[in-house]
Amino acid sequence: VHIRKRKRTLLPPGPAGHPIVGNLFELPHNYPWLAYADWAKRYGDVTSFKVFGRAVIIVSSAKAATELFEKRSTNYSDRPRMIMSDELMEWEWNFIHMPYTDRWRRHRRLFHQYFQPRKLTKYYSSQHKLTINLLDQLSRSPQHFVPHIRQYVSSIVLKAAYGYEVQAENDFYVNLALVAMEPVSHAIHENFLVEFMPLLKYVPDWFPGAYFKRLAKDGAKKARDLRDIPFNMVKDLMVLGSAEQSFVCDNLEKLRTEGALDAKEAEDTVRNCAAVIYIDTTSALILTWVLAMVQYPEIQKRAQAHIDAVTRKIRLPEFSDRNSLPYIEAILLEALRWHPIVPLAAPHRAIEEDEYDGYRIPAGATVIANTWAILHDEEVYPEPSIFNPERFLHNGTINFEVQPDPIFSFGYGRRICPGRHLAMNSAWIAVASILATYDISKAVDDNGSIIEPKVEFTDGLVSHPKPFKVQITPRYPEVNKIIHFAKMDIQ
Ligand code: HEM
Repeated sequence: VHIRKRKRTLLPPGPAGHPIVGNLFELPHNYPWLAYADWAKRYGDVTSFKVFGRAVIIVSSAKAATELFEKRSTNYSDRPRMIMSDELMEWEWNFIHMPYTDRWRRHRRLFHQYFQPRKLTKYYSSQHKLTINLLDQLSRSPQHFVPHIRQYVSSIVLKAAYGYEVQAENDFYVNLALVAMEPVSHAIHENFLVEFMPLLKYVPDWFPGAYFKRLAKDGAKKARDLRDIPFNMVKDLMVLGSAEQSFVCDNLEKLRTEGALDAKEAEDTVRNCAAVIYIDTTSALILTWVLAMVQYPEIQKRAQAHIDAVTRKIRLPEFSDRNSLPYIEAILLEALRWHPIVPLAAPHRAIEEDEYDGYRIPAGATVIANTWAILHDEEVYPEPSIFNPERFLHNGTINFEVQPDPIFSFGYGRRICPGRHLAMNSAWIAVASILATYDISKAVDDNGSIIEPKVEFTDGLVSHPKPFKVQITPRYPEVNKIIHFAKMDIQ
């Protein structure tokens, strides 16, 4: 009883710290999910550290994540207030960052109305059209597969959010999102000292060491541009009567006809949600899949055989084929697990003090799930570093009884990614169509030697494969004809 009582007053175990600064010097600056996974091996699946008295809890097992984020979701759906991203970079308009309030609920509800599974069929035709464009670009300049895939994903979300059709590579609106995401991703991922010593935010910009303030100022401007410029474009087009149907246009139209108690607030909610749709994580998933295909050619061949059995090599795959292709589903699930592209999920916050496994989780503690560690737990997913879609297939159908759904790649509890269905649809049609038409293989250099692509990923909130080279070649002579006819069909 005595030991239990003592344990209950203790934080979960973690590295020993120092007086006042706590674990400031132990904090990992690179690939923190790997360092935290090591801590989990040493201290247990729920670990903690403290910096200047603030507790951070790291959750590294599916069991603890389910218990805290899902079963006790009322207590763990809040977000910590982050000085860099929310205050100095002014990202508080983005509901990913919002605390667990009615304002967050209003945003999430509006978003959900448009992006829940049964509403997604309305995006099928533009996803299909943009996939054909992607295949066409891959035939012209396969070496530029990274910008082509990025453009594909951005085009889908820009069309859905603003009705905007991306014109060419290096599109102004696509770049708005790319440049805005860079500093905020850096801000959330880095352990900036100002997060633990909030008074530092009052340091003037020119002060030595106040680099974070200059970074924040620049980030705030980019975030405002991302939020306002495309939204104002749609409003201008609506005045001219030439706006295309989209999330923004539909909702502003609805506001105009139905009104709202607080029209300004309602319009801001539409504007804010639209800018969130913009976020480009799906391209990281598709690129992770490309890297897996080049590493595992036999899996690629098997996937192609499954597709050919359905399309008979005379047409491209369609969304209606999806249920007949569990192998492709398993490949995408395995890509989500093999390298979760948000390896440390966005931080949650404990609203009230709680207890887990006899340890204390203080009110206000930041609680971060180490998704990478959870999806690489070898007890749950044997040989976790091997890309093996078969782990989710039993008797030819998807089955999570032996190895669970890697859904944690999309986050936890009430804050789980509400864009996941759109993301999976966009990834599915692209992946199935590329498999139907192209072989992805190792590139060769000028001397004819094979270039071995390395399985390496970037550090950051969103982690994608480091630049790698591949060869993308048509699988059979009629491929160009199939793409050509598909293009004619949609014109
Ligand atoms: C493969 C692609 C994607 C992955 C892996 C992904 C992953 C995530 C993760 C890990 C979170 C944090 C969840 C948490 O706090 O526990 C999140 C939140 C979110 N995602 Fe995604 N996401 C993807 C695509 C998208 C897309 C395409 C959209 C928009 C259309 C989107 C919109 C959001 C929003 C709005 C949130 C904030 C939810 C909230 O705080 O309530 N995501 N996502």
